[in-house]
Amino acid sequence: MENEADVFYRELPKVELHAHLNGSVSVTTIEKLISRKPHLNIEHGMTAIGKGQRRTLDECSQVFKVIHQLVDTEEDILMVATDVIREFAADGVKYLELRSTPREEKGTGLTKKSYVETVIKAIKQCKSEGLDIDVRFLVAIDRRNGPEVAMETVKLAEEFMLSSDGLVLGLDLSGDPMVGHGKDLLPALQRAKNCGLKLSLHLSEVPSQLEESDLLLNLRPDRIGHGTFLHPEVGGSQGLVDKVVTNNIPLELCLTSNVKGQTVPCYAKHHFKYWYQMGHPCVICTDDKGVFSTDLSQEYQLAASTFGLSREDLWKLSEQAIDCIFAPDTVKQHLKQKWVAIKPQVFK
Ligand SMILES: CC(C)=CCNc1ncnc2c1ncn2[C@@H]1O[C@H](COP(=O)(O)O)[C@@H](O)[C@H]1O
Ligand SMILES: [Zn+2]
Repeated sequence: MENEADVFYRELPKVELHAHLNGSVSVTTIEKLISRKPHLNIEHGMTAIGKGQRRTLDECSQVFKVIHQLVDTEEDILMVATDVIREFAADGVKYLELRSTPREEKGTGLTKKSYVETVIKAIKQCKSEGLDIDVRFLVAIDRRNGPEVAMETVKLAEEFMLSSDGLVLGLDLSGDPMVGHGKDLLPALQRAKNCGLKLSLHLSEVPSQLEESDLLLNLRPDRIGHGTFLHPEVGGSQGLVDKVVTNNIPLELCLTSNVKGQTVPCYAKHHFKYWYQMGHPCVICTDDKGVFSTDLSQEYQLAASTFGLSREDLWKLSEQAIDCIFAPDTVKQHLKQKWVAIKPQVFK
C-alpha cells in the first residue's frame, strides 16, 4: 500500500536528466531478458545492488558487462527502452533525457546505427501509446574506448541530431572514470560542441582528477554529471567551483548511485548539500535506477529526508530542473505550464 508521502513523491511532476539506458533496466525486464537467454546462466542478483548494499566502482562496472550480455539484439533494446520509458512515466517523470552508448554486436548483426535507430523507435512507440512523458536521447561516449571511437560516436550523434526531429539532442561522456584521460577526448567533444550537440559530461566522479576536470570545464559543457570532487573540502579546488558557478553549469546529482558506488561516504555527506546551499542549479537524478534499485521519486524523498527539504522546496527543485533540459525553449514553456496545471492536484 502506498502511503500519503509516497503518493506525493510519485505525483510530483519530475524531470529526469541523467539516466543510462542499460543501468535503468528493472528487475521485471531483467527477468524477461534472462528467460530469452537461459544459456547465459545469469541471475538477477548479478544485475542489481539492493537496499543497504554497496559495491566498489569496479564491481559496478562488472554489473554493466552482465547487462550488456543480456541486451545484445535490436529486439532486446526495443523492449528495454520501452519498458524503461513506461516505468519513468509511471513514476511521474514528465520529461526524460535517456542516454546510452551505441554498441555493435557482431553475433546478432546489431550496429551502432541500428542501436540508435532502435532507441528512437522505442521513443516514438511510447509516444504513440499516449504516455504523458516527453523523451529525448543523448548519445553516450564510453571513455574506455578511446579517442577514435569517441570521434565516430560524435559523427553518429551529429547525423541523428539532424535527422531525428529533435529527439537526439546531445552527447554524454561516461564510462569507468578510472580509465583513460579526458584530454584525449577533447577533439571529439569540441567537434560535438561546434556542431550544436549539447554536452553532459561525467566529471570529477572520482577524486584527484583536477587537471582533467579543468580541461573538460574549459569546453563549457551544458551540464555536469556528478561533479562529486569539484569543491575544495573533498580535494577539488575553488578554481573549479568558480568555473562551474561563473558559467552557471547545472549539476546532475544522483544520491543512491554515489552512496552505493561508495564515492560518497553517506547521504548526509552528499555534495548536494554544498551546491544546493549555494543556490547553484542542481537536478536530482537516478543514474542507473535498475542497478541501484531506486526510482526518481525515491531520490527526491531521500533528498528531502536527508537535507530537511519541505514539499515547497521539492516543488521548486523539480520545477527548476526544467531550465536545465536540452530541448528548446518552446518545450520548457510547455513543461512549465504543465507544472502549473498539476500543482493543485499534488498539494491537495
Ligand atoms: C560504476 C558506477 C558506480 C556507476 C555509476 N556511475 C557511472 N559512471 C560512469 N559511467 C556510467 C555510470 N553508470 C553508467 N555508466 C555508463 O553507462 C553504461 C550503461 O548504460 P548504456 O549501455 O550506455 O545504456 C555503462 O557501461 C557506463 O559506460
Ligand atoms: Zn552516470
